[in-house]
Amino acid sequence: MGLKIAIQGVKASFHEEASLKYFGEDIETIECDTFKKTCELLKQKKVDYVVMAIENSIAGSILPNYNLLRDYKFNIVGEIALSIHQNLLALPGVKLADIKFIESHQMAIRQCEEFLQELPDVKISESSDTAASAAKVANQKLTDTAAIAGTLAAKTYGLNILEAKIETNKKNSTRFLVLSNDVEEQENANKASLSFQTGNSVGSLATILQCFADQNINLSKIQSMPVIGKRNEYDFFVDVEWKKQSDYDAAIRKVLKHSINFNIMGEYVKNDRI
Ligand SMILES: O=C(O)C(=O)C[C@]1(C(=O)O)C=C[C@@H](O)C=C1
Repeated sequence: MGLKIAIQGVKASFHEEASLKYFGEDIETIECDTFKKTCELLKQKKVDYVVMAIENSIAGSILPNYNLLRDYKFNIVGEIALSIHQNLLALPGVKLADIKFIESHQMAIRQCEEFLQELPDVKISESSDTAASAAKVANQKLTDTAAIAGTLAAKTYGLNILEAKIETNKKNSTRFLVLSNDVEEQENANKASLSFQTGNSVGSLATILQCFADQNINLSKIQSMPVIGKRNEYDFFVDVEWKKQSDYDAAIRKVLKHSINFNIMGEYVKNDRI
């Protein structure tokens, strides 16, 4: 058996799909029911990596995961972009009219809001992940419940696809991070995830962003999270991409002068092809 990868969710979840896409078939996925548990396993060195969803193109950032990145201080060694198609899954023979309950992961539910609005009488509930919902429908033989999940979950748990591709936008994708205890030097790294704080004064964030622009560094994402207990203060998480390493090095030197608690969370190879 190859590398051990901790995922939030069970087999046939999108986290497993993302892990297989990045590491290949020879991995052992360790199922966890929370993201925090995946981090604990990595901290205790019981797994080699965590694969963690961070943002979906419809539902947006998974904000609590930014707090986990801040608290555990793992190294981001890679990223995975996965195309996500959601389906309404039910036991063979069950029809849409039989469905009184639908359950899935909260991010999956948010990705299918337009479809679900057409079913006002159905009770929607959140579960730990898409594949776990599919497994529950199958194992408990629920004839009044459907799960929102991927086609791998349908196949794995023997469910029928009642409605395919029910996500609000067909170009739906989720970005996952690969986390490690160790820094993995990557010669051809062309992307980094950084975090910092700024003073709460005129132009403090703009000054930092200008350092990136001046060095021809592309900012592909910015996310702010409140600093707990400090009103009006924020941690900024940014992803930056570069063509010339020397441009990136120069930008970092400048940003260091203007920021507080600056941290390089990881430098890795951009991998955003879905
Ligand atoms: O429920 C799953 O299958 C997961 O892997 C979780 C998750 C998420 O955390 O966003 C992963 C990708 C999809 O965006 C929906 C759900």
